[in-house]
Amino acid sequence: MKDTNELKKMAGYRAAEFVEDGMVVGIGSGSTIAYVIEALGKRVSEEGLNIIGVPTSDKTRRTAAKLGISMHNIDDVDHIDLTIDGADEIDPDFAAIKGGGAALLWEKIVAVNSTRNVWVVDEGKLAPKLTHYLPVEVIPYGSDQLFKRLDAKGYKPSWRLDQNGNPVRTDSANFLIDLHPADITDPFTLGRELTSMVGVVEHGLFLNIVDTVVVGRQDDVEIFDAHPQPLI
Ligand SMILES: O=C(CO)[C@H](O)[C@H](O)COP(=O)(O)O
Repeated sequence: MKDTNELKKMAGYRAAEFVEDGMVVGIGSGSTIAYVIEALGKRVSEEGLNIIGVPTSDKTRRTAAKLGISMHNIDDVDHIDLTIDGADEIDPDFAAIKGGGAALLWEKIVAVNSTRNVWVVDEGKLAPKLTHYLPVEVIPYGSDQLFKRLDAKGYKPSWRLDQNGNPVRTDSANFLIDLHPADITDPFTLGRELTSMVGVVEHGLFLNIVDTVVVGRQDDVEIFDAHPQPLI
């Protein structure tokens, strides 16, 4: 029986095959994407693959650059052909929760500016309903008040803290509040509500974004086209 990391690696290496010479590639964040970066680094050094990478976090920028991938800022490219990213949970309608790795804002900006989006997950991330905690990136100023408003709405917020008990700072120097709503019955309505709250920068609901999902399963890697068919 393969463990989760093996499933992530299988799927990550398969997803890296979507990348073609000359592409501008958005590169996601997280432990699954670490395998995609590893695979792309090998392709750069062994095949002479020539790509421009656009990072979704400072960590990704550093890791990919170390492996010889040419990394550019998002505003220094005129388009992004393909973005490969991970996800925390994906439902049968291809709605996802992202941001467990604190990179949701840059991830969403890169995703909406990409011609095609591919997500890579192990099969444990597929769920009949979205139940994962929902990260929300917020401006530090007034964030205690925002926290109270989220609490009053019944979303059971908690601060994302580092090992020392201090608030995690995102790459844009914001804070993260993780919501634990009892039920996400309508992710579109919830997403609109969160976006409309002053102080919220972005939320981790990624809706109508993905084109292709690459799933590492025990027996194989399965690839889903997000448009015509349900995921599970
Ligand atoms: O959204 C993300 C980071 O903000 C990641 O894609 C998500 O958390 C999945 O991470 P991992 O591959 O480590 O399970």
